[in-house]
Amino acid sequence: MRSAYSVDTVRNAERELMARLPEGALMQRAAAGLAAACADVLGRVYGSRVVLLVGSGDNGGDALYAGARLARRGAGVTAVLLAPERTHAAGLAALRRAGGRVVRAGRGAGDGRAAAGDQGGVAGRASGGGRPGGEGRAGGGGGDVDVEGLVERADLVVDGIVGIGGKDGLRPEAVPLAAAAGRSRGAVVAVDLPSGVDPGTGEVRGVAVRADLTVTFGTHKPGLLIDPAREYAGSVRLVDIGLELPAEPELEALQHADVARLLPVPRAESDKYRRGVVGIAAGSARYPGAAVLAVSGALRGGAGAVRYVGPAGDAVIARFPETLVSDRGPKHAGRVQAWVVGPGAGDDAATVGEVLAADVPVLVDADGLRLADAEAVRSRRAPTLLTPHAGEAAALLGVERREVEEGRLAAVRELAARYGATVLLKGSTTLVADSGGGAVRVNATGTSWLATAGSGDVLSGLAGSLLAAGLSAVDAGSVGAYVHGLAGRLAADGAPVGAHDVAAAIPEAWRNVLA
Ligand SMILES: NC(=O)C1=CN([C@@H]2O[C@H](COP(=O)(O)OP(=O)(O)OC[C@H]3O[C@@H](n4cnc5c(N)ncnc54)[C@H](OP(=O)(O)O)[C@@H]3O)[C@@H](O)[C@H]2O)[C@@H](O)CC1
Ligand SMILES: Nc1ncnc2c1ncn2[C@@H]1O[C@H](COP(=O)(O)OP(=O)(O)O)[C@@H](O)[C@H]1O
Ligand SMILES: [K+]
Repeated sequence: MRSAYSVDTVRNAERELMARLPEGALMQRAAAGLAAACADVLGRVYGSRVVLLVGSGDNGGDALYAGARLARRGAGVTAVLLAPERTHAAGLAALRRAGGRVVRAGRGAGDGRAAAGDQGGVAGRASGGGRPGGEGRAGGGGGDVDVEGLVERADLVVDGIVGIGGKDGLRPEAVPLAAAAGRSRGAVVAVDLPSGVDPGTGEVRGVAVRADLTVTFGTHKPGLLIDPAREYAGSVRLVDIGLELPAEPELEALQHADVARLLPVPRAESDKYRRGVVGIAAGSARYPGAAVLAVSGALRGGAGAVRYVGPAGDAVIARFPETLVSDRGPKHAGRVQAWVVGPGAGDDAATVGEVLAADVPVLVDADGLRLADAEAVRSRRAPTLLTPHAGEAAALLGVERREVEEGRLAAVRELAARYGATVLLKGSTTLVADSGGGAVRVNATGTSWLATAGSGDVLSGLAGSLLAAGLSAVDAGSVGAYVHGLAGRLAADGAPVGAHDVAAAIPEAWRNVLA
Protein backbone atom coordinates (compact mmCIF):
# COMPACT_ATOMS: atom_id res chain seq x y z
CA MET A 1 0.00 0.00 0.00
CA ARG A 2 1.28 3.43 -0.86
CA SER A 3 0.11 6.12 1.53
CA ALA A 4 0.02 9.89 1.70
CA TYR A 5 -0.26 12.07 4.78
CA SER A 6 -1.55 15.60 5.16
CA VAL A 7 0.88 18.50 5.50
CA ASP A 8 -0.04 18.95 9.18
CA THR A 9 0.73 15.33 9.95
CA VAL A 10 4.04 15.56 8.11
CA ARG A 11 4.97 18.71 10.00
CA ASN A 12 4.18 17.11 13.36
CA ALA A 13 6.22 14.02 12.55
CA GLU A 14 9.05 16.23 11.37
CA ARG A 15 8.99 18.24 14.61
CA GLU A 16 9.11 15.14 16.76
CA LEU A 17 11.97 13.66 14.81
CA MET A 18 13.94 16.90 14.65
CA ALA A 19 13.80 17.21 18.42
CA ARG A 20 15.74 13.96 18.67
CA LEU A 21 18.30 14.66 15.95
CA PRO A 22 21.22 17.05 15.64
CA GLU A 23 20.37 20.33 13.94
CA GLY A 24 20.09 20.01 10.18
CA ALA A 25 20.29 16.21 10.15
CA LEU A 26 16.87 15.78 8.58
CA MET A 27 17.61 18.15 5.76
CA GLN A 28 20.89 16.33 5.13
CA ARG A 29 18.99 13.06 4.78
CA ALA A 30 16.61 14.69 2.33
CA ALA A 31 19.42 16.32 0.37
CA ALA A 32 21.42 13.09 0.17
CA GLY A 33 18.41 11.27 -1.29
CA LEU A 34 17.71 14.13 -3.65
CA ALA A 35 21.30 14.29 -4.88
CA ALA A 36 21.37 10.53 -5.45
CA ALA A 37 18.20 10.75 -7.52
CA CYS A 38 19.61 13.67 -9.51
CA ALA A 39 22.80 11.72 -10.17
CA ASP A 40 20.72 8.79 -11.45
CA VAL A 41 18.83 11.09 -13.78
CA LEU A 42 22.04 12.70 -15.05
CA GLY A 43 23.86 9.43 -15.55
CA ARG A 44 27.18 11.27 -15.64
CA VAL A 45 27.47 13.98 -13.00
CA TYR A 46 30.94 15.29 -13.81
CA GLY A 47 30.77 18.13 -16.30
CA SER A 48 26.98 18.32 -16.31
CA ARG A 49 25.12 21.64 -16.03
CA VAL A 50 22.72 21.80 -13.13
CA VAL A 51 20.45 24.74 -12.35
CA LEU A 52 18.74 25.01 -8.98
CA LEU A 53 15.56 27.08 -8.65
CA VAL A 54 15.69 28.19 -5.04
CA GLY A 55 12.78 29.65 -3.08
CA SER A 56 12.86 31.18 0.37
CA GLY A 57 12.06 28.13 2.48
CA ASP A 58 13.53 24.77 3.40
CA ASN A 59 12.53 23.38 0.03
CA GLY A 60 15.17 25.69 -1.42
CA GLY A 61 17.54 24.54 1.34
CA ASP A 62 17.18 20.94 0.19
CA ALA A 63 17.97 22.00 -3.37
CA LEU A 64 21.07 23.95 -2.26
CA TYR A 65 22.51 21.09 -0.21
CA ALA A 66 21.83 18.60 -2.99
CA GLY A 67 23.41 21.04 -5.43
CA ALA A 68 26.50 21.20 -3.21
CA ARG A 69 26.78 17.42 -3.34
CA LEU A 70 26.54 17.44 -7.12
CA ALA A 71 29.07 20.26 -7.38
CA ARG A 72 31.51 18.22 -5.29
CA ARG A 73 31.13 15.46 -7.84
CA GLY A 74 32.09 17.81 -10.63
CA ALA A 75 28.79 19.21 -11.85
CA GLY A 76 28.62 22.89 -12.75
CA VAL A 77 25.87 24.08 -10.44
CA THR A 78 24.10 27.43 -10.60
CA ALA A 79 21.55 28.44 -8.01
CA VAL A 80 18.87 30.90 -9.09
CA LEU A 81 17.59 32.66 -5.98
CA LEU A 82 14.02 33.91 -5.89
CA ALA A 83 14.41 35.76 -2.60
CA PRO A 84 18.15 36.33 -2.06
CA GLU A 85 17.77 37.98 1.33
CA ARG A 86 15.73 35.06 2.70
CA THR A 87 17.50 32.10 1.14
CA HIS A 88 18.43 29.15 3.40
CA ALA A 89 21.74 30.54 4.62
CA ALA A 90 23.54 27.33 5.56
CA GLY A 91 22.50 25.62 2.34
CA LEU A 92 23.74 28.58 0.34
CA ALA A 93 27.05 28.57 2.19
CA ALA A 94 27.43 24.85 1.48
CA LEU A 95 26.81 25.39 -2.21
CA ARG A 96 29.35 28.19 -2.30
CA ARG A 97 31.95 26.10 -0.51
CA ALA A 98 31.44 23.41 -3.11
CA GLY A 99 32.06 25.95 -5.88
CA GLY A 100 28.51 26.50 -7.07
CA ARG A 101 27.58 29.85 -8.53
CA VAL A 102 24.68 32.00 -7.50
CA VAL A 103 22.45 34.35 -9.44
CA ARG A 104 19.21 36.04 -8.53
CA ALA A 105 16.01 35.72 -10.44
CA GLY A 106 14.98 38.78 -12.40
CA ARG A 107 12.59 41.21 -10.83
CA GLY A 108 10.73 41.92 -14.04
CA ALA A 109 8.81 38.71 -14.29
CA GLY A 110 8.91 37.36 -17.79
CA ASP A 111 11.70 39.56 -19.13
CA GLY A 112 14.07 36.67 -19.31
CA ARG A 113 16.88 38.51 -17.59
CA ALA A 114 18.33 38.41 -14.12
CA ALA A 115 20.52 40.80 -12.26
CA ALA A 116 23.94 39.45 -11.36
CA GLY A 117 24.32 38.11 -7.88
CA ASP A 118 26.21 41.00 -6.37
CA GLN A 119 23.32 43.05 -5.08
CA GLY A 120 21.53 40.98 -2.56
CA GLY A 121 23.17 40.81 0.86
CA VAL A 122 23.83 37.31 2.07
CA ALA A 123 22.73 35.73 -1.14
CA GLY A 124 24.02 38.28 -3.51
CA ARG A 125 27.56 37.15 -4.10
CA ALA A 126 28.79 33.88 -5.36
CA SER A 127 32.05 32.70 -3.96
CA GLY A 128 35.04 31.83 -6.05
CA GLY A 129 36.60 28.40 -5.93
CA GLY A 130 36.01 27.49 -9.53
CA ARG A 131 34.84 23.99 -10.19
CA PRO A 132 34.03 22.62 -13.58
CA GLY A 133 31.12 24.44 -15.09
CA GLY A 134 31.59 27.96 -13.78
CA GLU A 135 33.95 30.50 -12.34
CA GLY A 136 31.73 31.03 -9.36
CA ARG A 137 30.59 34.54 -10.11
CA ALA A 138 27.29 35.36 -11.62
CA GLY A 139 27.09 37.27 -14.79
CA GLY A 140 30.77 38.07 -15.08
CA GLY A 141 30.80 40.76 -12.41
CA GLY A 142 27.66 42.80 -12.58
CA GLY A 143 26.40 42.08 -16.08
CA ASP A 144 22.96 40.63 -16.62
CA VAL A 145 22.54 36.89 -16.62
CA ASP A 146 20.04 35.29 -18.92
CA VAL A 147 18.51 33.12 -16.22
CA GLU A 148 15.82 31.64 -18.40
CA GLY A 149 18.47 30.74 -20.97
CA LEU A 150 20.48 29.03 -18.23
CA VAL A 151 17.45 27.02 -17.25
CA GLU A 152 16.63 26.11 -20.83
CA ARG A 153 20.17 24.90 -21.56
CA ALA A 154 20.67 22.96 -18.33
CA ASP A 155 21.11 19.19 -18.27
CA LEU A 156 19.12 19.14 -15.07
CA VAL A 157 16.79 21.65 -13.42
CA VAL A 158 16.10 21.16 -9.71
CA ASP A 159 12.85 22.76 -8.61
CA GLY A 160 13.28 23.94 -5.02
CA ILE A 161 10.94 26.92 -5.30
CA VAL A 162 8.40 25.74 -2.77
CA GLY A 163 7.35 22.46 -1.15
CA ILE A 164 4.82 21.68 1.55
CA GLY A 165 4.80 25.37 2.53
CA GLY A 166 3.21 26.29 -0.80
CA LYS A 167 -0.27 27.68 -1.09
CA ASP A 168 -2.38 29.54 -3.66
CA GLY A 169 -0.25 28.60 -6.65
CA LEU A 170 3.08 30.07 -7.71
CA ARG A 171 3.80 33.69 -7.01
CA PRO A 172 4.27 35.85 -10.12
CA GLU A 173 8.06 36.11 -9.71
CA ALA A 174 8.37 32.33 -9.88
CA VAL A 175 6.18 31.88 -12.94
CA PRO A 176 8.83 32.67 -15.61
CA LEU A 177 11.20 30.16 -13.99
CA ALA A 178 8.57 27.42 -13.99
CA ALA A 179 7.85 28.21 -17.64
CA ALA A 180 11.56 28.13 -18.52
CA ALA A 181 11.86 24.75 -16.76
CA GLY A 182 9.07 23.55 -19.02
CA ARG A 183 11.12 24.57 -22.06
CA SER A 184 14.37 23.13 -20.72
CA ARG A 185 16.10 20.49 -22.78
CA GLY A 186 17.21 18.83 -19.55
CA ALA A 187 15.28 16.80 -17.02
CA VAL A 188 13.29 18.57 -14.31
CA VAL A 189 13.47 17.11 -10.81
CA ALA A 190 11.04 18.57 -8.27
CA VAL A 191 12.03 18.70 -4.61
CA ASP A 192 9.30 17.16 -2.45
CA LEU A 193 6.51 18.46 -4.74
CA PRO A 194 6.31 20.24 -8.08
CA SER A 195 6.15 23.89 -7.09
CA GLY A 196 2.78 25.51 -7.58
CA VAL A 197 0.58 22.50 -6.84
CA ASP A 198 -1.44 22.32 -3.66
CA PRO A 199 0.35 19.77 -1.46
CA GLY A 200 -2.77 18.66 0.38
CA THR A 201 -5.43 18.52 -2.30
CA GLY A 202 -3.80 18.16 -5.72
CA GLU A 203 -5.31 21.42 -6.94
CA VAL A 204 -3.31 23.43 -9.46
CA ARG A 205 -4.08 27.12 -9.75
CA GLY A 206 -2.32 28.77 -12.65
CA VAL A 207 1.21 27.81 -13.61
CA ALA A 208 3.07 25.01 -11.82
CA VAL A 209 6.35 23.26 -12.50
CA ARG A 210 6.06 20.14 -14.64
CA ALA A 211 8.58 17.60 -13.41
CA ASP A 212 9.95 14.43 -14.92
CA LEU A 213 10.69 13.15 -11.44
CA THR A 214 9.62 14.26 -7.99
CA VAL A 215 11.77 13.26 -5.05
CA THR A 216 9.57 13.37 -1.99
CA PHE A 217 10.60 13.01 1.63
CA GLY A 218 9.22 10.83 4.41
CA THR A 219 5.89 10.05 2.78
CA HIS A 220 3.87 10.87 -0.32
CA LYS A 221 1.81 14.01 -0.04
CA PRO A 222 -1.83 13.86 -1.25
CA GLY A 223 -1.03 16.22 -4.13
CA LEU A 224 1.39 13.66 -5.57
CA LEU A 225 -1.37 11.09 -5.97
CA ILE A 226 -4.38 13.16 -7.06
CA ASP A 227 -4.93 14.84 -10.40
CA PRO A 228 -4.45 17.44 -11.64
CA ALA A 229 -1.26 17.76 -9.52
CA ARG A 230 -0.22 14.13 -9.97
CA GLU A 231 0.34 14.73 -13.63
CA TYR A 232 2.80 17.53 -12.84
CA ALA A 233 4.89 15.28 -10.59
CA GLY A 234 6.12 12.83 -13.22
CA SER A 235 7.39 9.66 -11.59
CA VAL A 236 7.76 9.87 -7.84
CA ARG A 237 10.66 8.63 -5.74
CA LEU A 238 10.19 8.40 -1.99
CA VAL A 239 13.21 9.05 0.22
CA ASP A 240 12.97 7.60 3.72
CA ILE A 241 14.10 10.21 6.23
CA GLY A 242 12.91 8.28 9.28
CA LEU A 243 9.57 10.02 9.92
CA GLU A 244 7.26 8.14 12.25
CA LEU A 245 3.73 8.51 10.93
CA PRO A 246 0.34 7.58 12.39
CA ALA A 247 -1.36 4.33 11.41
CA GLU A 248 -4.08 5.96 9.34
CA PRO A 249 -2.97 8.01 6.35
CA GLU A 250 -5.09 10.56 4.56
CA LEU A 251 -4.84 8.72 1.26
CA GLU A 252 -3.87 5.22 0.29
CA ALA A 253 -3.19 3.69 -3.10
CA LEU A 254 -3.48 -0.05 -3.52
CA GLN A 255 -0.55 -1.80 -5.15
CA HIS A 256 -0.49 -5.13 -6.98
CA ALA A 257 0.11 -7.12 -3.78
CA ASP A 258 -2.83 -5.48 -1.99
CA VAL A 259 -5.17 -6.13 -4.89
CA ALA A 260 -3.96 -9.72 -5.18
CA ARG A 261 -4.92 -10.28 -1.54
CA LEU A 262 -8.39 -8.83 -2.09
CA LEU A 263 -9.38 -10.44 -5.38
CA PRO A 264 -11.88 -13.26 -4.84
CA VAL A 265 -10.51 -16.61 -6.01
CA PRO A 266 -12.74 -19.72 -6.03
CA ARG A 267 -11.71 -22.65 -3.82
CA ALA A 268 -12.50 -26.35 -4.15
CA GLU A 269 -15.68 -25.95 -2.10
CA SER A 270 -16.92 -22.99 -4.19
CA ASP A 271 -20.03 -23.18 -6.34
CA LYS A 272 -21.65 -20.44 -8.38
CA TYR A 273 -23.91 -19.33 -5.52
CA ARG A 274 -21.18 -19.31 -2.91
CA ARG A 275 -19.06 -17.17 -5.22
CA GLY A 276 -21.88 -14.62 -5.16
CA VAL A 277 -24.59 -13.63 -7.60
CA VAL A 278 -24.70 -10.08 -8.88
CA GLY A 279 -27.86 -8.46 -10.23
CA ILE A 280 -27.63 -5.86 -12.96
CA ALA A 281 -30.59 -3.53 -13.34
CA ALA A 282 -29.51 -1.40 -16.24
CA GLY A 283 -30.22 -0.39 -19.82
CA SER A 284 -33.39 0.85 -21.46
CA ALA A 285 -35.00 0.60 -24.87
CA ARG A 286 -32.95 3.65 -25.76
CA TYR A 287 -29.67 2.46 -24.22
CA PRO A 288 -29.52 -1.34 -24.39
CA GLY A 289 -25.73 -1.18 -24.82
CA ALA A 290 -25.21 0.05 -21.26
CA ALA A 291 -26.80 -3.18 -20.01
CA VAL A 292 -24.55 -5.29 -22.22
CA LEU A 293 -21.46 -3.45 -21.06
CA ALA A 294 -22.34 -3.60 -17.36
CA VAL A 295 -22.95 -7.36 -17.73
CA SER A 296 -19.64 -7.73 -19.58
CA GLY A 297 -17.84 -6.20 -16.59
CA ALA A 298 -19.84 -8.22 -14.07
CA LEU A 299 -19.11 -11.55 -15.77
CA ARG A 300 -15.39 -10.85 -15.33
CA GLY A 301 -15.66 -9.55 -11.77
CA GLY A 302 -15.51 -12.73 -9.73
CA ALA A 303 -19.19 -13.39 -8.98
CA GLY A 304 -20.43 -16.90 -9.79
CA ALA A 305 -23.47 -15.76 -11.76
CA VAL A 306 -24.93 -12.59 -13.25
CA ARG A 307 -28.64 -11.86 -13.26
CA TYR A 308 -29.94 -9.19 -15.56
CA VAL A 309 -33.27 -7.42 -15.12
CA GLY A 310 -34.55 -4.83 -17.54
CA PRO A 311 -35.72 -4.23 -21.07
CA ALA A 312 -32.43 -5.13 -22.78
CA GLY A 313 -32.54 -8.87 -22.05
CA ASP A 314 -32.41 -9.88 -25.70
CA ALA A 315 -29.33 -7.80 -26.38
CA VAL A 316 -27.67 -9.15 -23.24
CA ILE A 317 -28.44 -12.79 -24.05
CA ALA A 318 -27.32 -12.37 -27.65
CA ARG A 319 -23.92 -11.25 -26.46
CA PHE A 320 -23.61 -13.19 -23.18
CA PRO A 321 -25.76 -16.34 -23.17
CA GLU A 322 -24.54 -17.25 -19.67
CA THR A 323 -26.54 -14.35 -18.16
CA LEU A 324 -29.71 -15.17 -16.18
CA VAL A 325 -32.23 -12.79 -17.70
CA SER A 326 -35.57 -11.64 -16.34
CA ASP A 327 -37.95 -8.81 -17.16
CA ARG A 328 -40.02 -8.93 -13.98
CA GLY A 329 -38.17 -6.30 -12.00
CA PRO A 330 -35.53 -6.60 -9.28
CA LYS A 331 -37.92 -7.86 -6.58
CA HIS A 332 -38.79 -10.98 -8.58
CA ALA A 333 -35.41 -11.66 -10.11
CA GLY A 334 -34.29 -14.24 -7.55
CA ARG A 335 -31.63 -13.88 -4.90
CA VAL A 336 -28.55 -11.78 -5.45
CA GLN A 337 -25.71 -10.81 -3.11
CA ALA A 338 -25.37 -7.34 -4.64
CA TRP A 339 -27.11 -5.07 -7.14
CA VAL A 340 -25.84 -2.68 -9.76
CA VAL A 341 -28.40 -0.11 -10.84
CA GLY A 342 -28.40 2.84 -13.15
CA PRO A 343 -26.24 2.52 -16.29
CA GLY A 344 -28.40 3.53 -19.26
CA ALA A 345 -31.48 3.41 -17.02
CA GLY A 346 -33.08 6.47 -18.63
CA ASP A 347 -35.91 7.61 -16.38
CA ASP A 348 -36.76 4.36 -14.67
CA ALA A 349 -36.90 5.70 -11.12
CA ALA A 350 -39.10 2.81 -9.95
CA THR A 351 -36.37 0.24 -10.58
CA VAL A 352 -33.82 2.38 -8.78
CA GLY A 353 -36.15 2.67 -5.81
CA GLU A 354 -36.78 -1.08 -5.77
CA VAL A 355 -33.07 -1.86 -5.79
CA LEU A 356 -32.34 0.63 -3.03
CA ALA A 357 -34.97 -1.09 -0.92
CA ALA A 358 -33.11 -4.42 -1.15
CA ASP A 359 -31.11 -5.37 1.90
CA VAL A 360 -27.92 -6.25 0.00
CA PRO A 361 -24.99 -4.08 -1.13
CA VAL A 362 -25.96 -1.78 -4.00
CA LEU A 363 -23.86 0.09 -6.53
CA VAL A 364 -25.56 3.13 -8.08
CA ASP A 365 -24.13 4.58 -11.28
CA ALA A 366 -24.99 6.99 -14.11
CA ASP A 367 -28.76 7.72 -14.47
CA GLY A 368 -29.30 5.90 -11.19
CA LEU A 369 -27.47 8.69 -9.38
CA ARG A 370 -29.93 11.25 -10.69
CA LEU A 371 -32.94 9.05 -9.98
CA ALA A 372 -31.96 7.85 -6.50
CA ASP A 373 -33.77 9.44 -3.59
CA ALA A 374 -31.10 10.81 -1.24
CA GLU A 375 -33.05 9.85 1.86
CA ALA A 376 -33.53 6.30 0.56
CA VAL A 377 -29.75 6.05 0.15
CA ARG A 378 -29.02 7.49 3.58
CA SER A 379 -31.41 5.16 5.34
CA ARG A 380 -30.04 1.94 3.84
CA ARG A 381 -28.47 -0.55 6.23
CA ALA A 382 -26.50 -2.57 3.66
CA PRO A 383 -23.49 -0.91 2.00
CA THR A 384 -24.08 1.53 -0.86
CA LEU A 385 -21.46 2.48 -3.43
CA LEU A 386 -22.13 5.55 -5.59
CA THR A 387 -19.92 5.88 -8.68
CA PRO A 388 -20.27 9.35 -10.22
CA HIS A 389 -17.92 11.01 -12.68
CA ALA A 390 -17.11 14.68 -12.05
CA GLY A 391 -20.21 15.95 -13.85
CA GLU A 392 -22.53 13.65 -11.93
CA ALA A 393 -20.79 14.49 -8.66
CA ALA A 394 -21.21 18.20 -9.39
CA ALA A 395 -24.94 17.72 -10.03
CA LEU A 396 -25.34 15.82 -6.76
CA LEU A 397 -23.46 18.51 -4.85
CA GLY A 398 -25.14 21.39 -6.67
CA VAL A 399 -21.84 22.94 -7.75
CA GLU A 400 -20.03 23.57 -11.04
CA ARG A 401 -18.20 20.62 -12.57
CA ARG A 402 -15.00 22.66 -12.50
CA GLU A 403 -15.22 22.88 -8.72
CA VAL A 404 -15.24 19.09 -8.45
CA GLU A 405 -12.41 18.68 -10.92
CA GLU A 406 -10.22 21.16 -9.09
CA GLY A 407 -10.96 19.86 -5.62
CA ARG A 408 -11.57 16.15 -6.07
CA LEU A 409 -10.65 15.11 -2.54
CA ALA A 410 -13.01 17.56 -0.88
CA ALA A 411 -15.80 16.64 -3.33
CA VAL A 412 -15.60 12.90 -2.76
CA ARG A 413 -15.51 13.32 1.02
CA GLU A 414 -18.42 15.72 0.98
CA LEU A 415 -20.56 13.38 -1.13
CA ALA A 416 -19.78 10.39 1.07
CA ALA A 417 -20.74 12.35 4.16
CA ARG A 418 -23.95 13.74 2.63
CA TYR A 419 -25.21 10.39 1.37
CA GLY A 420 -23.89 8.25 4.21
CA ALA A 421 -22.48 6.03 1.44
CA THR A 422 -19.19 5.00 -0.06
CA VAL A 423 -18.42 7.18 -3.07
CA LEU A 424 -16.16 6.38 -6.01
CA LEU A 425 -15.36 9.53 -7.98
CA LYS A 426 -14.24 8.60 -11.49
CA GLY A 427 -11.65 10.45 -13.51
CA SER A 428 -8.01 10.20 -14.47
CA THR A 429 -7.36 9.47 -10.83
CA THR A 430 -10.26 7.71 -9.15
CA LEU A 431 -10.99 8.40 -5.49
CA VAL A 432 -12.99 6.18 -3.14
CA ALA A 433 -14.21 7.63 0.17
CA ASP A 434 -16.15 6.01 2.96
CA SER A 435 -18.91 7.90 4.76
CA GLY A 436 -17.26 7.29 8.10
CA GLY A 437 -14.14 9.22 7.09
CA GLY A 438 -10.78 7.50 7.22
CA ALA A 439 -8.24 7.12 4.45
CA VAL A 440 -9.47 7.85 0.94
CA ARG A 441 -8.32 5.30 -1.64
CA VAL A 442 -6.81 6.69 -4.80
CA ASN A 443 -6.26 4.81 -8.03
CA ALA A 444 -4.14 5.83 -10.97
CA THR A 445 -3.77 2.59 -12.92
CA GLY A 446 -5.93 3.94 -15.75
CA THR A 447 -5.08 5.62 -19.00
CA SER A 448 -6.75 8.48 -20.80
CA TRP A 449 -7.79 5.96 -23.48
CA LEU A 450 -10.42 4.95 -20.92
CA ALA A 451 -12.22 8.21 -21.63
CA THR A 452 -14.51 6.39 -24.04
CA ALA A 453 -18.27 5.93 -23.95
CA GLY A 454 -19.39 2.98 -21.88
CA SER A 455 -16.17 2.28 -20.00
CA GLY A 456 -17.88 3.45 -16.81
CA ASP A 457 -20.62 0.84 -17.38
CA VAL A 458 -17.96 -1.85 -17.48
CA LEU A 459 -16.55 -0.56 -14.19
CA SER A 460 -19.94 -0.61 -12.49
CA GLY A 461 -20.49 -4.25 -13.49
CA LEU A 462 -17.01 -5.20 -12.38
CA ALA A 463 -17.21 -3.45 -9.01
CA GLY A 464 -20.74 -4.78 -8.45
CA SER A 465 -19.51 -8.29 -9.05
CA LEU A 466 -16.77 -7.75 -6.45
CA LEU A 467 -19.44 -6.55 -3.99
CA ALA A 468 -21.41 -9.73 -4.63
CA ALA A 469 -18.27 -11.77 -4.04
CA GLY A 470 -18.11 -10.29 -0.55
CA LEU A 471 -15.73 -7.33 -0.74
CA SER A 472 -16.59 -4.23 1.29
CA ALA A 473 -17.78 -1.20 -0.65
CA VAL A 474 -14.40 0.53 -0.32
CA ASP A 475 -12.52 -2.59 -1.41
CA ALA A 476 -14.91 -3.37 -4.25
CA GLY A 477 -14.67 0.19 -5.53
CA SER A 478 -10.91 0.53 -5.26
CA VAL A 479 -10.08 -2.99 -6.47
CA GLY A 480 -12.59 -2.54 -9.30
CA ALA A 481 -11.00 0.77 -10.32
CA TYR A 482 -7.53 -0.78 -10.13
CA VAL A 483 -8.35 -3.76 -12.33
CA HIS A 484 -10.47 -1.65 -14.70
CA GLY A 485 -7.64 0.87 -15.13
CA LEU A 486 -5.13 -1.87 -15.76
CA ALA A 487 -7.47 -3.57 -18.22
CA GLY A 488 -7.85 -0.25 -20.03
CA ARG A 489 -4.09 0.12 -20.23
CA LEU A 490 -3.58 -3.44 -21.49
CA ALA A 491 -6.41 -3.18 -23.99
CA ALA A 492 -5.34 0.19 -25.34
CA ASP A 493 -1.59 -0.32 -25.41
CA GLY A 494 -1.28 3.14 -26.92
CA ALA A 495 -4.23 3.00 -29.33
CA PRO A 496 -7.95 3.79 -29.16
CA VAL A 497 -10.23 1.12 -27.71
CA GLY A 498 -13.94 0.65 -27.14
CA ALA A 499 -15.48 -0.14 -23.77
CA HIS A 500 -16.05 -3.77 -24.84
CA ASP A 501 -12.27 -4.10 -25.39
CA VAL A 502 -11.70 -2.95 -21.83
CA ALA A 503 -14.10 -5.57 -20.50
CA ALA A 504 -12.42 -8.25 -22.61
CA ALA A 505 -9.04 -7.32 -21.11
CA ILE A 506 -10.20 -7.72 -17.49
CA PRO A 507 -9.05 -11.38 -17.26
CA GLU A 508 -5.59 -10.38 -18.49
CA ALA A 509 -5.44 -7.59 -15.89
CA TRP A 510 -6.55 -10.05 -13.22
CA ARG A 511 -3.79 -12.52 -14.24
CA ASN A 512 -1.30 -9.68 -14.26
CA VAL A 513 -2.22 -8.82 -10.64
CA LEU A 514 -2.10 -12.42 -9.43
CA ALA A 515 1.14 -13.29 -11.27
N1 LIG B 1 8.75 18.06 6.50
C1 LIG B 1 9.86 17.33 6.53
O1 LIG B 1 9.89 16.31 7.15
C2 LIG B 1 11.04 17.80 5.82
C3 LIG B 1 10.98 18.93 5.03
N2 LIG B 1 11.97 19.28 4.26
C4 LIG B 1 11.79 20.29 3.26
O2 LIG B 1 11.20 21.44 3.77
C5 LIG B 1 10.13 21.84 2.93
C6 LIG B 1 9.20 22.70 3.66
O3 LIG B 1 9.91 23.86 3.99
P1 LIG B 1 9.20 25.20 4.49
O4 LIG B 1 8.33 24.87 5.63
O5 LIG B 1 10.27 26.17 4.75
O6 LIG B 1 8.29 25.58 3.29
P2 LIG B 1 8.60 25.70 1.72
O7 LIG B 1 7.87 24.62 1.03
O8 LIG B 1 10.03 25.83 1.43
O9 LIG B 1 7.83 27.03 1.35
C7 LIG B 1 7.79 28.12 2.21
C8 LIG B 1 8.49 29.26 1.58
O10 LIG B 1 8.06 29.46 0.25
C9 LIG B 1 7.45 30.71 0.11
N3 LIG B 1 6.21 30.48 -0.63
C10 LIG B 1 5.03 30.06 -0.16
N4 LIG B 1 4.15 29.93 -1.12
C11 LIG B 1 4.78 30.27 -2.26
C12 LIG B 1 4.39 30.34 -3.60
N5 LIG B 1 3.12 30.05 -3.94
N6 LIG B 1 5.28 30.72 -4.53
C13 LIG B 1 6.55 31.04 -4.16
N7 LIG B 1 6.96 30.98 -2.87
C14 LIG B 1 6.10 30.62 -1.95
C15 LIG B 1 7.19 31.24 1.50
O11 LIG B 1 7.44 32.59 1.50
P3 LIG B 1 6.74 33.58 2.54
O12 LIG B 1 5.27 33.21 2.61
O13 LIG B 1 7.44 33.39 3.82
O14 LIG B 1 6.95 34.90 1.92
C16 LIG B 1 8.17 30.47 2.35
O15 LIG B 1 9.37 31.17 2.53
C17 LIG B 1 9.58 20.54 2.43
O16 LIG B 1 8.77 20.66 1.30
C18 LIG B 1 10.86 19.79 2.16
O17 LIG B 1 11.39 20.14 0.89
C19 LIG B 1 13.24 18.54 4.30
O18 LIG B 1 14.29 19.41 4.29
C20 LIG B 1 13.43 17.69 5.53
C21 LIG B 1 12.28 17.02 5.98
N1 LIG C 1 -8.30 10.74 -18.58
C1 LIG C 1 -8.57 9.58 -17.97
N2 LIG C 1 -7.56 8.81 -17.47
C2 LIG C 1 -7.84 7.64 -16.87
N3 LIG C 1 -9.09 7.13 -16.72
C3 LIG C 1 -10.11 7.84 -17.19
C4 LIG C 1 -9.91 9.09 -17.84
N4 LIG C 1 -11.12 9.57 -18.18
C5 LIG C 1 -12.02 8.65 -17.79
N5 LIG C 1 -11.42 7.61 -17.19
C6 LIG C 1 -12.08 6.44 -16.62
O1 LIG C 1 -12.97 5.92 -17.60
C7 LIG C 1 -14.23 5.60 -17.01
C8 LIG C 1 -15.28 6.50 -17.63
O2 LIG C 1 -16.48 6.36 -16.96
P1 LIG C 1 -17.73 7.30 -17.22
O3 LIG C 1 -17.31 8.72 -17.16
O4 LIG C 1 -18.81 6.85 -16.35
O5 LIG C 1 -18.04 6.98 -18.74
P2 LIG C 1 -19.37 6.37 -19.38
O6 LIG C 1 -20.50 7.06 -18.72
O7 LIG C 1 -19.28 6.71 -20.84
O8 LIG C 1 -19.35 4.91 -19.16
C9 LIG C 1 -14.03 5.78 -15.52
O9 LIG C 1 -13.62 4.57 -14.96
C10 LIG C 1 -12.92 6.81 -15.43
O10 LIG C 1 -12.21 6.73 -14.23
K1 LIG D 1 9.47 22.02 -5.18
